[in-house]
Amino acid sequence: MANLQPQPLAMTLGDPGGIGPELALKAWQAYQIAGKTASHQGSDMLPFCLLAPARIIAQYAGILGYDVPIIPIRDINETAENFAKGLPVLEITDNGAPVTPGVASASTAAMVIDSITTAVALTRQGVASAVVTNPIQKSALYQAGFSHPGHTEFLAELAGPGTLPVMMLANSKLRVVPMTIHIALSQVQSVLTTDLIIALTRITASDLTRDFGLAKPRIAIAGLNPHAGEDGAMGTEEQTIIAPAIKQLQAEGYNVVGPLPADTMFHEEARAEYDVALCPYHDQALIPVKTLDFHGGVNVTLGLPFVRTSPDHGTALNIAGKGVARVDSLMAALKMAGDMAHNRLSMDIKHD
Ligand SMILES: NC(=O)c1ccc[n+]([C@@H]2O[C@H](COP(=O)([O-])OP(=O)(O)OC[C@H]3O[C@@H](n4cnc5c(N)ncnc54)[C@H](O)[C@@H]3O)[C@@H](O)[C@H]2O)c1
Ligand SMILES: N[C@H](C(=O)O)[C@H](O)COP(=O)(O)O
Repeated sequence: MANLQPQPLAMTLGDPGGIGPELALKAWQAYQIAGKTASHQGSDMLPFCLLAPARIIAQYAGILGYDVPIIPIRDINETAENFAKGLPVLEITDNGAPVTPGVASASTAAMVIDSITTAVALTRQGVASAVVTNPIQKSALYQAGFSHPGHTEFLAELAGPGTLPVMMLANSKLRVVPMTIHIALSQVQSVLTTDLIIALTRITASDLTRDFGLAKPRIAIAGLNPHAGEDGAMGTEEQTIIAPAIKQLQAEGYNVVGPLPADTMFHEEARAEYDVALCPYHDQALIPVKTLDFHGGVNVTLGLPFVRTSPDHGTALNIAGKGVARVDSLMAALKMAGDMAHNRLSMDIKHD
C-alpha cells in the first residue's frame, strides 16, 4: 500500500540576483505564521527544501534583516524534521560567484541549472513530491550557453524523449495554455499545426482530470486572427488548422469549442463557459491571466512525468533585495504543487 503522506517539495534557487531568494525566505516565514510547523500531517501545505548555496540565502537574510535561521541539510529527507527550526537548504554546486541583488549574471548560471536538475532528479526518485521553480533570468542563462528558451522546454528534455510539455497558467479566475510558447510571433503560423493542437489538448484534458479533479474539462480554443478570421476574410488558419483539430477532438469525445475570437473570450461571462482556454501564441494567453490576477497566478507544466509549478512572475530585478516582493504567487505555486502531488498519490493508491 503506498504512503499517503507526500514527500517535501523541492524549491529551486532561480536567478540569485532576482527575487527568488527573498521569496524563499518569505515563504518560510509565511508557513510559520500560518502555524505550519514541524508536523505537516493533516496540513494542506507541504514543507519545502531550497536547493541553493546556503551562503547566498544567508546573504539575503542579512541584507533584508530577516530572522530566518538557515538550516543546511545533507539529504532532502531531513526537511520535515528541520522545517520548524529554520529554512532547510540543500547545498548544490557553488562556484563562489558573487551575487548582487538586482544583477543577473552568466557567472551564476551553473548553480541555477544545477538547482533545477537536482530538483527534478529528487522528484523523479520519489524523495521530493514536486519541483517548485523560482524565476530564472533567461538572458543570463543564454549568455552562459543555456540552449533552452525556458524551464518548460528544459524540463521536457530532462523528462526524456517524446515529452511534449504544456505550459498552463492558472489563477482563481482563468486557466490558459499558450499552444506555442517562447518563439517569435513570426514563427507562430508555421509551428501551430492541427496535430500540435490535438496533442496539446489531449494532454491538457487528461492532466486537468488527473491533477485537478475535473472529470470532463470544458475546453475553449482561440482563433489566431482578428475575429477568428471572420470566415476567412482576415486569415485562414482558423479554417485550415484550428477547426480541423477541434472537429477531430470532438469526434474523440472531448468537450471542445472554438475557434473563438480571442478579444471577446476572456470577459467574466465568457470565462464561465470553459475550464481552460488554449491560445495560439504566448501573449494571447498570458496577458489576460496576468492581468486578471498577477499575484495569485501559478505557472504549471503539464505533460511531464513529475509535478512542476512556479510563480507566474519573473525575476523582478528592479525590486530584488528591497524586501518589497510579494510572495503570494510562490505560495500559490507551493499549494498547487502539494495538491497535485496529493492527487497523484491518491490516484496511485486507488490503482494499487
Ligand atoms: N518562471 C520563470 O522563470 C519566469 C517567468 C516569467 C519571466 N521570467 C523572466 O524574468 C525576467 C524578467 O521578466 P519581466 O520583467 O517580463 O517580468 P517580471 O515578472 O520579472 O516583472 C514585471 C513587473 O512585475 C513586478 N513584479 C514581478 N514579480 C513581483 C512580485 N512577486 N512582487 C511584486 N512585484 C513583482 C516587477 O517588479 C516588474 O515591475 C525575464 O528574463 C523573463 O524571461 C522568468
Ligand atoms: N512564459 C512564462 C511567463 O511569461 O510567465 C515564463 O517565461 C516562464 O517560462 P518557464 O516556466 O518556461 O521558464
